[in-house]
Amino acid sequence: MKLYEEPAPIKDKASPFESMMSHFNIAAEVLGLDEETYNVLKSPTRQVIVNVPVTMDDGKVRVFEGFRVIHSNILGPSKGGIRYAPDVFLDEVKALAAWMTWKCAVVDIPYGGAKGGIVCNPRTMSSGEIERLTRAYTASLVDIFGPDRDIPAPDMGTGPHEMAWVMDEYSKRKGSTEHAVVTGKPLVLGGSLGRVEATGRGVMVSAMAAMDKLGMNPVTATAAVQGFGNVGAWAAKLMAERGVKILGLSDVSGAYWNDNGINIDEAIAYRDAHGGRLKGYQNAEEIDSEDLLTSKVDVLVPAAVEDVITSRNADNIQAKLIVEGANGPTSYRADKIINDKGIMVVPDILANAGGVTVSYFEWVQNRMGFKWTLERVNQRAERIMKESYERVYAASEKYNVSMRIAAYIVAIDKVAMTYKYRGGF
Ligand SMILES: NC(=O)C1=CN([C@@H]2O[C@H](COP(=O)(O)OP(=O)(O)OC[C@H]3O[C@@H](n4cnc5c(N)ncnc54)[C@H](O)[C@@H]3O)[C@@H](O)[C@H]2O)C=CC1
Ligand SMILES: O=C(O)CCC(=O)C(=O)O
Repeated sequence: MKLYEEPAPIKDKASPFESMMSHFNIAAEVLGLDEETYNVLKSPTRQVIVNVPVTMDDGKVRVFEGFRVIHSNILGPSKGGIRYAPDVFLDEVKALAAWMTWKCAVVDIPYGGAKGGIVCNPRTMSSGEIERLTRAYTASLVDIFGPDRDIPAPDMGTGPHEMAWVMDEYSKRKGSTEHAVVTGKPLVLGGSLGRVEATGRGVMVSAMAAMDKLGMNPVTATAAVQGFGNVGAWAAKLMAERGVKILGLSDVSGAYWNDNGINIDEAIAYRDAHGGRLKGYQNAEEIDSEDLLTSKVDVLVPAAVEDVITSRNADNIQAKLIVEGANGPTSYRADKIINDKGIMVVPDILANAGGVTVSYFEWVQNRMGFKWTLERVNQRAERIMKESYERVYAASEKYNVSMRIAAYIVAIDKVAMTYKYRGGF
């Protein structure tokens, strides 16, 4: 009997968690972390696998596999997005959860790290099916989530609407309206101004800070951006507004190049009118997606998926600066090659932390029952991003390590110190 046609989850990818641990280990050694703290910090607190039945539009019931991994709650309630993707797998969610722990520590916000995922392809599902799936997943995790326990948010394949369903389902089951249980909500449901663009804005702020250190003038600089979803499109738009010429863009449908620069607002309008993809975009030449990463630009922004910069292409990268909008876009081996080439990398746990920073502001506003202006949100987020950049830069000078290892050092040091003070685990 034929069951359901969907690509099987890819289980044989290189382990993203091991890749995360390779960096963790270097930083732990620099810090001289003791064995007890090392073991506590590396081990995810909780890994939950759920199987949720959902009635599809054709009346059949299909079972979806979902995950929620809480890596750490030492700094506070765990925080992290929910990913909807056909190939999401537990080890990947484990790595993403750990990156959330380090990210929150790098930008000094009072959260631990978590991440969720559901093996599904939202592009092939109706809005009703996605709603029922989101509600079923939330219902199965109602005792894990909570404004003081574990607070989800958007990630790849999810956005404000899914977060609204999470908030509503959780609130119904608790019998009270719980805005602060999830962030990245629509504005009318207690979302924060500035959250949608926050991750891309943080990428732009990080890029500007790094360009300043490198003596690069944004007005004469060029860039290529991989991924044209929430993070990539906002990063491209805001960098272009600072004068950077975006020569290349890509999404899952292909890569697009224009020597004179791509008009980002026009590309966003095209994407939104064409099912969320750039396929068929006329005002640029279609190029090989792999070539985008090694193209002749000053700044490269990977803002799509993990492991796109690998030992296969790292040696050919021509950019002088890489700003990681995506989580984990650079493999461990590629990272070494890039460092040897003298390319500056603003690592994911710093560069894309603008999103969780404004999520924190959303949670604070929900708890205060008060709304901040966009100006206030942006000013505070920008200040946090700049200060965090300087903190990591100073650590990289102090320990003579890359920005990535410096970010891990800053993060691990903070979590380890908090663990020591709390004690009694
Ligand atoms: N949304 C957020 O606030 C945050 C997202 N991130 C990370 O940023 C990355 C992107 O997330 P979002 O923009 O939210 O997702 P999204 O779902 O809005 O967009 C993903 C984009 O990547 C493209 N894409 C997928 N596979 C690709 C491939 N192989 N090559 C080129 N493009 C490809 C898609 O077509 C789409 O344009 C992920 O790594 C996510 O974990 C990190 C921090 C916060
Ligand atoms: O906004 C948040 O709470 C988390 C966003 C996220 O999943 C990430 O930074 O990778």
